[in-house]
Amino acid sequence: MNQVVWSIAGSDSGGGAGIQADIKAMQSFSVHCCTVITALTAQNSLGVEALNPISTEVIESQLQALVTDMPATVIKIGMLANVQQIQLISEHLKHYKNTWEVPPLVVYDPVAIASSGDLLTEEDTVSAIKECLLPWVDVVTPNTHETQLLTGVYLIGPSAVKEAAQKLQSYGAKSVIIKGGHWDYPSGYCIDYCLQDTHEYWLGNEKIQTPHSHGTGCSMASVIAACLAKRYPLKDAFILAKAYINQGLKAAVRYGEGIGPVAHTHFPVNLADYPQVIEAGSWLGDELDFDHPSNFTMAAGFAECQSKKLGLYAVVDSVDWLEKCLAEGVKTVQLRMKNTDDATLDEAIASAVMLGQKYDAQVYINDYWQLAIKHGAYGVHLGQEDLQTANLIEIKEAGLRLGVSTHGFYEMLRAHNYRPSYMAFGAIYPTTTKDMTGQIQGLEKLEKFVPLMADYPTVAIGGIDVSRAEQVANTGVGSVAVVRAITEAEDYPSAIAKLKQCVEGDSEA
Ligand SMILES: Cc1ncc(COP(=O)(O)OP(=O)(O)O)c(N)n1
Ligand SMILES: Cc1nc(C(=O)O)sc1CCOP(=O)(O)O
Ligand SMILES: [Mg+2]
Repeated sequence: MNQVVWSIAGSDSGGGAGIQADIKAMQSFSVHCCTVITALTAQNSLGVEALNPISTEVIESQLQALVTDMPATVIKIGMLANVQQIQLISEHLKHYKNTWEVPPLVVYDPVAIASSGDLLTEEDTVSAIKECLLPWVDVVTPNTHETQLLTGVYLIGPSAVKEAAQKLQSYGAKSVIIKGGHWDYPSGYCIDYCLQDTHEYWLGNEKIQTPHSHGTGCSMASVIAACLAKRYPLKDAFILAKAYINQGLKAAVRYGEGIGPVAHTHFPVNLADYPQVIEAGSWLGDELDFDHPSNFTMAAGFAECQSKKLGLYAVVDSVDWLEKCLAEGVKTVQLRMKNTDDATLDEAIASAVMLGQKYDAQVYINDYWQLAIKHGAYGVHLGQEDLQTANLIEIKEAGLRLGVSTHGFYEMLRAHNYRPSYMAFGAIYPTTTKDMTGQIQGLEKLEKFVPLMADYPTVAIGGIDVSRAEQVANTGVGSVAVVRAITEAEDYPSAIAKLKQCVEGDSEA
């Protein structure tokens, strides 16, 4: 089903912000944008000359036309020009949320001040936004001025940003993204903050030096709305929105005498446009006063894999299966044993390492990095949570390769901070081997991950079998990791031969 997003916003006669920006940004992400126009502004690149609110009757009629025929997956709200409009939209959101079979998600970009400095809404709207609208909002995306206007918190540093976000949550917004485009802290950087339920994170990149930034707020919220409509998690939507804006700022040009609009381009494909996921221990993390855990062991730049393409990658739960795969010529294998006692693990990992040497293959150990170091394994494979607890300095100093699991754009960029030996993307398809609910990526996203991480050996995992291996390999991914496609095959040597053929082009199959 094609996704529909409604944009409830004002028209910018200059074509750079408002409804005009929203349509273009959503189009770049292949999402259809329906519009409900709240105001006709007369503006150009020099400023806002007039603000003409649309009557609530006309707004209502636009909503009515859409509701019967093109219901929204996500509703993106921008300029609401007066208290009556805020009340009307709030009533409708309440109704949609309570009555639609699939309630829409609501993204609200509180348009209060244009980049020209003009006030775009009547002053008595602030309390109506807080009392009536925010309780129906899933994601609110204020800039620093709007945050200060809505919360009264003056954003003098990271702790004030957090305090303001909590205040916005206390008014009812589920998630808060505070955009730091107008906040020169640290100097020369653009740092954004997200409070998602109780989980918080920061994204940052060097500020792109251009005066032509008109429409960045509307466009960013529209990309978030488009990505949520495609059922991307908010973290990934936020990453993609920042990358899209960075790309657009680099390509922005002027059309009048004043500030030009951010350019509307396409899905961001250049890693240089993507923000950094800010981690404790990084320079930006220190600038933002992140706490270091007492046993902090962050490391980056791990030993290289023997080749850029790891080929067929067997992930198995016993030494017996490991040897069977090696004997059939699989060169990349992982011992993934769960719920096993220490003595058995120690013995199994020692045997797995010896088998790797015997068959001249690369054996990775899942989870148990200390035993992998002890027995001199070729590498370890860690999940995102393990990055916080494993001693990465010890792994790096022992010369072991590090493979890292990622599930989406956010985790991919987080893993990139560590410069691992390879990057795994999952779960590509649903799988019964492990609960991957809400983390299925599909081929469309895999096709985006692979070129972005082109400097790494790449691995696809999750639900891949002989019938799917070829289309997965066609994305350019260098390796396909499988569990059941081998261990549950009726004839595993034949399954291995076919998988190797798809992934490595091995002509023996
Ligand atoms: C090649 C490869 N990719 C991903 C995983 C998953 O690892 P992780 O996230 O650590 O989860 P568990 O495997 O420990 O359940 C993997 N093992 N191998
Ligand atoms: C172990 C594992 N990790 C995944 C991830 O996405 O990180 S998916 C997965 C299970 C892969 O098993 P199968 O090939 O049987 O579907
Ligand atoms: Mg693991």
